[in-house]
Formats: sequence, structure tokens, C-alpha cells
Amino acid sequence: MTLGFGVVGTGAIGREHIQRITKVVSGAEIAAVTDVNQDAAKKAVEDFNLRASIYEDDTALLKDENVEAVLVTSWGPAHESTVLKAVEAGKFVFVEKPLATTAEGCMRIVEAEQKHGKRLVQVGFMRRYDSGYRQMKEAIDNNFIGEPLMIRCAHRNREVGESYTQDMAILDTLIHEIDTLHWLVGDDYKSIQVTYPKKTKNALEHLKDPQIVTLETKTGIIIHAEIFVNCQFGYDIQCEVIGEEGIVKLPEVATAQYRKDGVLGSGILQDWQSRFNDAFNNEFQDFIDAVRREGQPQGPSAWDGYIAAVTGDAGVKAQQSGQAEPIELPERPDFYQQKKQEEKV
Ligand SMILES: NC(=O)c1ccc[n+]([C@@H]2O[C@H](COP(=O)([O-])OP(=O)(O)OC[C@H]3O[C@@H](n4cnc5c(N)ncnc54)[C@H](O)[C@@H]3O)[C@@H](O)[C@H]2O)c1
Ligand SMILES: O[C@H]1[C@H](O)[C@@H](O)[C@H](O)[C@@H](O)[C@H]1O
Repeated sequence: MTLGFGVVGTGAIGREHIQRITKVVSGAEIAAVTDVNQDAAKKAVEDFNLRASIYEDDTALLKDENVEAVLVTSWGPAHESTVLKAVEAGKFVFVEKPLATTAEGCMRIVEAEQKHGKRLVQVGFMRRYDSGYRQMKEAIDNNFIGEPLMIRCAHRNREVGESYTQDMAILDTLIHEIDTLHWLVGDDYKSIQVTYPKKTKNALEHLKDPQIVTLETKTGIIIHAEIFVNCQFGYDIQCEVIGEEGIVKLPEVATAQYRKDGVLGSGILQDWQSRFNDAFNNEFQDFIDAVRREGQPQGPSAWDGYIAAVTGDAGVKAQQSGQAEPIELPERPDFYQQKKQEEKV
């Protein structure tokens, strides 16, 4: 069976995922599309030569029997409503981050999914599918470095535009570390604090950049994460876990090495699309295979989306207060502990 996707939001990443589903991964096709900008939906159908119906909104798209899974790539504030409608209709959902823009919204999805009785939703935290992070997780799970004690990481973007606001450093950028790191070490967060070093002259006036985030986990691991979104030199993701008996570090992405003008060097990737292209491909293949074979997704769950939202809210509060803000999460429901397998991804 080929899995029919209905795409809600045919903007930048929606188009990338359409390309991925039709040209790169196997087992799925685009059955339908919609966008509040109908021209964007029509253009996607034309540009990718899709045999897909175009609907005026998500409600109409969800009625299409050929739509078995919904790909939610609209703007963040629109995600919750589409995901809830899709869960209500019993369709699988792949939703780009954020699951919803509020913790309450994420909880509404968690509750709806539990009411449905089996997992339908996967959140697009693609770093869990990056081969470097997966190797790190394997080393940590196999106790290769002993108990993790500290994590140092950096999330650097070359530059950001006018529309990038202060809270986005947490909710749009750090959100990836928030998801990846608790998965990596199998721990929950306890608190978050944000401090501001000297500001770069390359940041627009409204933005403090860089920012240093300190997260503490329940078992006492301290994480130092640098968010630097106008670093100028490229897209740079670093992560190092320091354990009792060794260190495991995210490998640099291999790019050609050159010798020129007395320099031995290699290029730095410039954007997240190229840095995580393989991870995006892997996450889609896994989603498609899991729902076709097991009848439910196995990747980052609605509960992971909820953890990210609660931690993100505390992070935004910490940006304003300068204090360590507590991160209060209820117990993970049994529903989201069903399979140890899920934790591996
Ligand atoms: N995983 C990642 O690294 C990653 C990277 C980029 C973007 N994202 C996420 O993907 C989402 C989309 O980002 P983007 O850069 O493609 O944005 P975009 O603005 O390029 O595209 C969004 C599209 O959704 C449409 N849209 C908005 N509300 C809608 C609704 N209610 N119904 C139907 N269509 C609607 C818009 O018209 C637009 O075409 C965001 O949530 C963003 O955070 C994730
Ligand atoms: O800071 C950016 C991140 O590095 C990317 O991975 C995307 O998530 C993008 O939306 C963010 O603005």
C-alpha cells in the first residue's frame, strides 16, 4: 500500500517535504494539498507534477479518502487546529515543529491522541535521525562513556532577518536541542536559565545575540547551549557529552578538504537544509515504514512535542527573568511508554 499524504501548507518546508516524498523516499505519494494561499497550493501541484487534489482548507482535505496521513507544514500557530482535526478523523499526522505554540495546545493533542487509543502523531524533530547524533546515542546507551555529567553544545545560524524575535532563540532555534538532548541522555529537564554575553554588532537592534542557555536535568547533568544566530560563517551545530569515563562528540559533516594559499581546510555548510538533509530523508522513510508496517509512527511523539513546549515556555520566562526557571512536567503517561523501541529513534 502506498501511503497517501495530504499536505497542509505548501510554503518552504512543505515544498521540500513534497519533493522528498515524491522523489527521494519510497512508499508514499501526495494525494492532496491545501494552503491559505491557494496560488501556493496550485504552484506546488504544477511544479512537482503532482496528481493531487487541491482543497480550500484542511477540513475539506481531511474528508478525502485518499488522504491517510496529513503533513502539517503551515505556520506554527495553525498546527494545533489541523492536528486535532486529523486525530479526530483518525488520520496519521506528521507535523513540523512546533506541535502547537502553547503547552496547553500540546496537551490537548496528547489527550485527543490517547482518547483515540493509539499513536497517530509524529513531530518533525529530525535531529534524532541524524547519523552523528545516533552514533552518540548508541555510545551513551552502551555505557561507552559512563554516566553523562555535562553537555556542551552550540547552535549557530549564519544570520537571521528582521522577523526573528528574541523568543525565537528558544522556541524556534533551541527547540531542536531541547528535543534532542533529553532523548540523547534519557533524562528529563529540571530548570533553564539564560544569560547574555557581549552582543555581536551583526545582530539587529531588537535581538540579543548570542545567548547562553543552561539547562539542568533531573539527575543533575548540566547543559551549556550557545545560541548564536548571526555567527556569519555558516550553519554550525556542535554537541559534546562529557561522561565519567570518556567524551562523545557530534562528528563534523564531511565536506571536501582543500589545500590552497597555505591553508588546509574544508567548507562549512551554510544552511539547515543541507546540514540535515539526510536526517529529514530518514525521518520520512521511518514515518512511512512505521505507519505502513506497524500501524503507528515510532518517532518523536506528541508527548515529546509537549516536553518541548513546556521547556520552551520556561526558557522564554528565563530570558526575561535572568533566573533559573523550573521546568515542571507531569509524569509521562503509560501511553507514551508503550514501546522501548520508540525511545531509540
Ligand atoms: N524541522 C526544521 O528544522 C524546520 C525548518 C523550517 C521550518 N520548520 C517549521 O515548518 C513550519 C513551516 O515553515 P516554513 O518555513 O515552510 O514557512 P512558510 O511561511 O514558508 O510556509 C508556510 C505555509 O503555510 C501556509 N499556511 C499558513 N497557515 C495555514 C493554514 N491554516 N492552512 C493552510 N496553509 C497555511 C502559508 O500560506 C505558507 O504557504 C513552521 O512551523 C516552522 O517552524 C521546521
Ligand atoms: O534557527 C533555525 C534552525 O537552525 C533551523 O534548524 C530551523 O529549525 C529554523 O526554523 C530555525 O530558525
